[in-house]
Amino acid sequence: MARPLIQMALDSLDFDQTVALAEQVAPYVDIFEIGTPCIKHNGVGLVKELRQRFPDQLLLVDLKTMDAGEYEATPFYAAGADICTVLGVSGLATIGGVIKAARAHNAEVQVDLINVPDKVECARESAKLGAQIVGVHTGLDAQAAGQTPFADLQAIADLGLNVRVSVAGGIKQATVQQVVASGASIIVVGAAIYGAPSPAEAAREIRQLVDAASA
Ligand SMILES: O=C(CO)[C@H](O)[C@H](O)COP(=O)(O)O
Repeated sequence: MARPLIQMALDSLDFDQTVALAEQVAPYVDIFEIGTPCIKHNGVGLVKELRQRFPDQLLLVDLKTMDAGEYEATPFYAAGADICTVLGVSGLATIGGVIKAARAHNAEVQVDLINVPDKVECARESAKLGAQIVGVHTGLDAQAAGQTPFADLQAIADLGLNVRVSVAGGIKQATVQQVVASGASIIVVGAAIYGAPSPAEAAREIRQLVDAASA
């Protein structure tokens, strides 16, 4: 099995804390996600800073774009994003706009299936349009209401589409091997790392678990 990538969600609002957290966990993660509240608060300056400090990690900017896809995503790709996210609920015109911006910068697009009623159809259409990643995602508010991404992950992974499948939504040490077995190729972890007493230790454990599950 190909080694899944670990994506660390940087969900603080504070610029310096975000950079410091990234420094702590960098040895264990493949992708830094600048979370939606964080990018709204800090803007393209943070993309430039992380790009310059972490040439070895991929940089995902979680824009969750809903409209004006090409126009909104272009400055973030220009600042160094490898991947920007666009909402599946935005519709094909907006998704297509972000794909156009990504192509102009030799970069990639993730379509976030959060709150999409027909996730299978959206994943199929996104793959057809040229998105490289679809994200199965139970958001923080839905997690608080008791929801998980596991059943949706299995359904999307089982389609065998020509896209990478990312999973997010409260993934932690106890569930990381389950999502690898379900076919996730990108595993997003936020609170289980940044909320741990030692974020570096938590990230190291997750790296170890993912590597063991995919060996
Ligand atoms: O995109 C997000 C919220 O919309 C989070 O960054 C994502 O859910 C990962 O964080 P956690 O592991 O805490 O769920």
